[in-house]
Amino acid sequence: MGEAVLAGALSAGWAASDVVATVRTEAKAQRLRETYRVATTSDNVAAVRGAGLVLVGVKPKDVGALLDEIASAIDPQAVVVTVAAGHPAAFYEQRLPAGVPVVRAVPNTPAAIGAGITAIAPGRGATDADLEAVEHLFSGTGAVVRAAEKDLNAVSAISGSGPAYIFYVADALAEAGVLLGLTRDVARRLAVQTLLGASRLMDESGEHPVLLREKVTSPGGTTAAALRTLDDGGVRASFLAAATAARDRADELGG
Ligand SMILES: NC(=O)C1=CN([C@@H]2O[C@H](COP(=O)(O)OP(=O)(O)OC[C@H]3O[C@@H](n4cnc5c(N)ncnc54)[C@H](O)[C@@H]3O)[C@@H](O)[C@H]2O)C=CC1
Ligand SMILES: O=C(O)[C@@H]1CCC=N1
Repeated sequence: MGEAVLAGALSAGWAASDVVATVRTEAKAQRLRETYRVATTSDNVAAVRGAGLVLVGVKPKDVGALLDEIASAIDPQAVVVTVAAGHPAAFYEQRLPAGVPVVRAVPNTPAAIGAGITAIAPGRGATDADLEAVEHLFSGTGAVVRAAEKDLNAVSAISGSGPAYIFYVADALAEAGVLLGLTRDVARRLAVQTLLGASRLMDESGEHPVLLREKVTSPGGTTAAALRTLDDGGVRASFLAAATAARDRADELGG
């Protein structure tokens, strides 16, 4: 996720010479240097010293130790942005020098191609100017929306994890094509292009998904038969349960 944000920030006009990426392996360092022309280091403390904006992109379980490592080197004027799921802004504020503004962000992986959506929410000390700086950081990764911090775990359950649900559907649809005798290659292309076309149609027409679904569903026809089977299988209820499970897991990871 950190790399996707890096790629987006550079495409939004951030100078590569202003960025230091921290890594744990030399292989990764070399790849980032060659791909993005940014400086790299395995020294987190050196990387944050003097930085105006610090992006935390480690797993939730690693955030506490990372903050303990870098807290004393953080410039009091710096903005700390975190994409880690779960932990509330207060978790960071307790571990960072007093007054350091924290902004939480929930991006998603289509950020890597500039087609993401990121929700951002301020911690206690973050100002509007801090939020604008973070909006600029994510602007090259796609859309940016502001949200209340209390809603971020729900956002994560919908758009943060959402690409995985869509890839799951794509895989299931392609597998269904194979079941019906199509080659794997053709089935995959049909599934992927159908998801892409349907997404673009929703976006470009601005029509509600229910209306668009009705336009596909001829009375007494094939789609109605398929949709009844999905309803019988509890697919809609499963989406509701899945999003609730993701939100609950984010709450749990946040402690
Ligand atoms: N993958 C996704 O779609 C999304 C992920 N997130 C959040 O982004 C964060 C990262 O997730 P992923 O990118 O999926 O995980 P990842 O495991 O691919 O990335 C974490 C990176 O942090 C590095 N790392 C770990 N400890 C480090 C340390 N002490 N210093 C420097 N680097 C260190 C690891 O080497 C790894 O490259 C998580 O907190 C997750 O909750 C948020 C929204 C979406
Ligand atoms: O699976 C996860 O924990 C992360 C957070 C949202 C998407 N991926």
